[in-house]
Amino acid sequence: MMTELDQSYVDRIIPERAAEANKNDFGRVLCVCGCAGYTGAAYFAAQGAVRMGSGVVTLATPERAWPVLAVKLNEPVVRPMPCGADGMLSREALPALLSLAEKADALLIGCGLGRSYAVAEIVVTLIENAKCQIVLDADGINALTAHKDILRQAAQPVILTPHAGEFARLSGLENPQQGELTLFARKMGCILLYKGHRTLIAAPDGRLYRNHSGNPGMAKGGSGDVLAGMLVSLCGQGLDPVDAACAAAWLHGRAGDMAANARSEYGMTPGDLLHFLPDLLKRYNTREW
Ligand SMILES: NC(=O)C1=CN([C@@H]2O[C@H](COP(=O)(O)OP(=O)(O)OC[C@H]3O[C@@H](n4cnc5c(N)ncnc54)[C@H](O)[C@@H]3O)[C@@H](O)[C@H]2O)[C@@H](O)CC1
Ligand SMILES: Nc1ncnc2c1ncn2[C@@H]1O[C@H](COP(=O)(O)OP(=O)(O)O)[C@@H](O)[C@H]1O
Repeated sequence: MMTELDQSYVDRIIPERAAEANKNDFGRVLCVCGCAGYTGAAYFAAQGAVRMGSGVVTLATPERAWPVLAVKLNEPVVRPMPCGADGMLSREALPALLSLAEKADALLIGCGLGRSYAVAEIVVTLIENAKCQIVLDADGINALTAHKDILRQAAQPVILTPHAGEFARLSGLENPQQGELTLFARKMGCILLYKGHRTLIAAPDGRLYRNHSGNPGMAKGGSGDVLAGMLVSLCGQGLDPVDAACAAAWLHGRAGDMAANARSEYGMTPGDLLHFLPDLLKRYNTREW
């Protein structure tokens, strides 16, 4: 059965922030993202998590990307990781990544990681070992093309956020029908957030959701990275993963609609999603300050 996502659905999911709360109440998320060529993707993901309300965001990124990202990002903790001559994470990064993942409440892997054998080994090893909720995006998904059975070994259902190209690469399915998405989620024991004009979310138990916010102004490189950061943030704050996927998809699209109304579909940027998200989230203030 299909559930249509709207504002009232999401309003029921987003919790009040307790007045006496401290940063530990809002989750520590780890983003394993970026490489020498893709610093923007790591920036958007980490800032998406910050703007969605995480207590502490850590970005682990190859040391070649680190000088750029350490300057671009103020709120996240930015950790340099061993990298190869290709500017991507190398196998030597694994011990540090596993140790950081142990302390995380939720883990995002993939935005701008690039593609290599070492990256694939790192993605697989993190999925095998991490105990917390995992969100897999972009090159994190690409890394599983030859290893997708590993999804069944994760401690909890992994959330995958492919666009059509990434899903086709992973599953071999072009233009999948709704039933095929549900079947994939069930067979692989994962939560699928299939991005597009009307993003669909398929849960392993057969539930299916359709998002109605968002517009073609968001069809620009970087928009998906913001979504991945928002989603891992909600997971780290303790939301049920299917609820987190539904809420992130709708809020991300709605922030995009606010950006389009203010700045045009043509001229708006993924950075504008980060800019308008706080205005949208004002509705979850429970008090006047
Ligand atoms: N500023 C940055 O650093 C950015 C880095 N990015 C990173 O770049 C890497 C490559 O990602 P891309 O998505 O660009 O490229 P991909 O390597 O996923 O390839 C895109 C190809 O997939 C196919 N495709 C089919 N349907 C598609 C759809 N709905 N959307 C997009 N492509 C579709 C097309 O043939 C297209 O050529 C990822 O790691 C990503 O995170 C992007 O997020 C863009 C911004
Ligand atoms: N025409 C559209 N209508 C609604 N949402 C869109 C549209 N085009 C793109 N989006 C949204 O923008 C995001 C694009 O993500 P993605 O394809 O991963 O791009 P990237 O990885 O380059 O950031 C997705 O969340 C998608 O749902």
